[in-house]
Amino acid sequence: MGGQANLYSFPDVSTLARKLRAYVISCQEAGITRHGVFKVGVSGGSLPKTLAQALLAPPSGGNDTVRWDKWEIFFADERAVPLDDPDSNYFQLKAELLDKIPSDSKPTVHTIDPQHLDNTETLAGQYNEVLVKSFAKGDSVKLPIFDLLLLGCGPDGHTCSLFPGHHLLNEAEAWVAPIEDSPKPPPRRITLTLPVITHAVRVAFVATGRDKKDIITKIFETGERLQERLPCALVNDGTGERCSWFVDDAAAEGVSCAKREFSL
Ligand SMILES: O=C(O)[C@H](O)[C@@H](O)[C@H](O)[C@H](O)COP(=O)(O)O
Repeated sequence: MGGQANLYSFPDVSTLARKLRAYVISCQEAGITRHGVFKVGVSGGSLPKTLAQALLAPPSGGNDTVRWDKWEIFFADERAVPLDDPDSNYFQLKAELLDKIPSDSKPTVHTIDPQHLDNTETLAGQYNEVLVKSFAKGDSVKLPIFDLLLLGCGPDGHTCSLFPGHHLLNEAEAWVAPIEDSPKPPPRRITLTLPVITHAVRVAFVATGRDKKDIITKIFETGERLQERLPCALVNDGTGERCSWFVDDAAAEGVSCAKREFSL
């Protein structure tokens, strides 16, 4: 894989949000040029809030418009709960971001099918079908190609619902997999698999705050990262320079060498 993941560190979350906006818009433009739409996958946790801060800000002119009507939003992972449950990643994204987008320019949002909540395998199979319909369009494709995946990083190095050392990290066939024993509650979820994540055109991690410092240090500075099969480190290695980390200085405090200047 070419190059190393980019680590961009900013003094505060509002600066991070401005730069993240510029990055997402450049991915949006590339996606629209490529196939007329922007196909993006998002995770849960604190990400929807930071994304809202980035994307709901008024455009600063020039090429700074979020073209929501061209967006197709998928969930990089989702919890097996009803869509109106505060634990649902869709619910969080809706409350933070989707409900605040002007109604004349709404994105298309692909949720899980809440009819299958009692069976995570069926739930994952249904979401797999959603991806096949959108990404394969009658052709057989080995893997979907997201224009951008926006992901979080857990304090143990998990991303999406892929956890360190978990057998799901070996999944090589399915695009979407069920998990019943997520160490982060709630335990029942579905998640994109590692090959799908590393096949995306771009992957961006967003991680802020002091409680991310130790794991980010481990991912970028020490050899322990791969022995422990840290999902975030596996994504870095599988994507190289297609992967960018947007972190604040508090989270990047322990990293001395890998940081880059953000420019677009
Ligand atoms: O549904 C989930 O739980 C997430 O998708 C998960 O992978 C999250 O992104 C990380 O745990 C980071 O969460 P924070 O940003 O809240 O630390």
